[in-house]
Amino acid sequence: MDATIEVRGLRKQFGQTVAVDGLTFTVEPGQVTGFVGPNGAGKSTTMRAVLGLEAPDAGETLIGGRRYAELRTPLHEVGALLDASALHPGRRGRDHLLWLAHSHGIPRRRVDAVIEQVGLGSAARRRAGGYSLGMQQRLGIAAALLGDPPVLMFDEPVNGLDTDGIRWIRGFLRALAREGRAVLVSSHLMSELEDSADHLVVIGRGRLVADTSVARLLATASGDRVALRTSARTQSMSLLAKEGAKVAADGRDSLTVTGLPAERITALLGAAGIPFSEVRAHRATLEEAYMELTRDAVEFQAVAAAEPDAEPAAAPAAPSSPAAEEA
Ligand SMILES: Nc1ncnc2c1ncn2[C@@H]1O[C@H](COP(=O)(O)OP(=O)(O)OP(=O)(O)O)[C@@H](O)[C@H]1O
Repeated sequence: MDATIEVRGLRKQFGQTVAVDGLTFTVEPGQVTGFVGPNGAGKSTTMRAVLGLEAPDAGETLIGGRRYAELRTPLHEVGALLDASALHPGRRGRDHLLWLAHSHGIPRRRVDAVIEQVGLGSAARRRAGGYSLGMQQRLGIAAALLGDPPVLMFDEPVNGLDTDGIRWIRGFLRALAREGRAVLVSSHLMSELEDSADHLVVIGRGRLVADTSVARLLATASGDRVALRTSARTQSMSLLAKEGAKVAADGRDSLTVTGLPAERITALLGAAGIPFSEVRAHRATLEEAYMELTRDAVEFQAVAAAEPDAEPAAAPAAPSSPAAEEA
């Protein structure tokens, strides 16, 4: 089967709340796709719909071209971690996996293999009630991997984890994608996807805001800005402005130059005998790119207004026109 998730025109309403509003995107194999949006944007509802846990009001969701209900061996076709804390506290981690494996005809040795794979080790023989959040996440990921599925979905897997846990999950997601799997991972914080996502699907209020590769998003956000450090700020500004650049002063000795490549700036300053200590092409962070992307979007403004306590990444607003670029 194709390792893909397709969401096509998905709409889901709960009473007066439109949780997902005509959402369309595809998760491709061999990469980690970050599914980003503020709290309440509709990420979990979309994932639940993919797993057949929510019936769409319109549209459809497909795994490898088929609806979840049509999958003959679901655990072998899609693995998911939606809520890591949904565990029987009295049951040992390994028994939880054994029970799941048994009910799907998966051999016992596979249970021990996934326990090793997620680094749960001896903790797997302890009762889940005593598990830390990180251990719960690892057990949930082990369960998702039991059937060795080509498609994986993780809902906020790093939420509440410490730095080591976050680092481990990032590396783990990348490794799963390298094996050719389609990996969809949601987060309400863009920074959590730094270093792990290859592609991003950004949503706000149940609608698509952007569908873009991380590389393209960063290149766009970085623009052709160059950071320049010089003790001769005024001289540099007038020289570069004369050459057609836009120059903005950031600090006592630092300028941001737009419209001229770094090499040309170096050559011009050198020729004019103007001293400088640094000329560096600006590279935007994912967080900056996200802020820029979501600056004007109505979807984000609406969520921010509705949630005054929303975290910083959720508060800003998104592009004036949803930017669904490239596949
Ligand atoms: N079963 C339900 N009944 C009523 N409203 C619901 C239900 N499930 C979700 N919603 C509402 O739908 C909207 C989208 O929720 P959803 O959980 O999908 O968002 P999310 O992006 O996953 O947010 P979070 O990051 O907080 O998990 C929210 O307004 C939520 O309150």
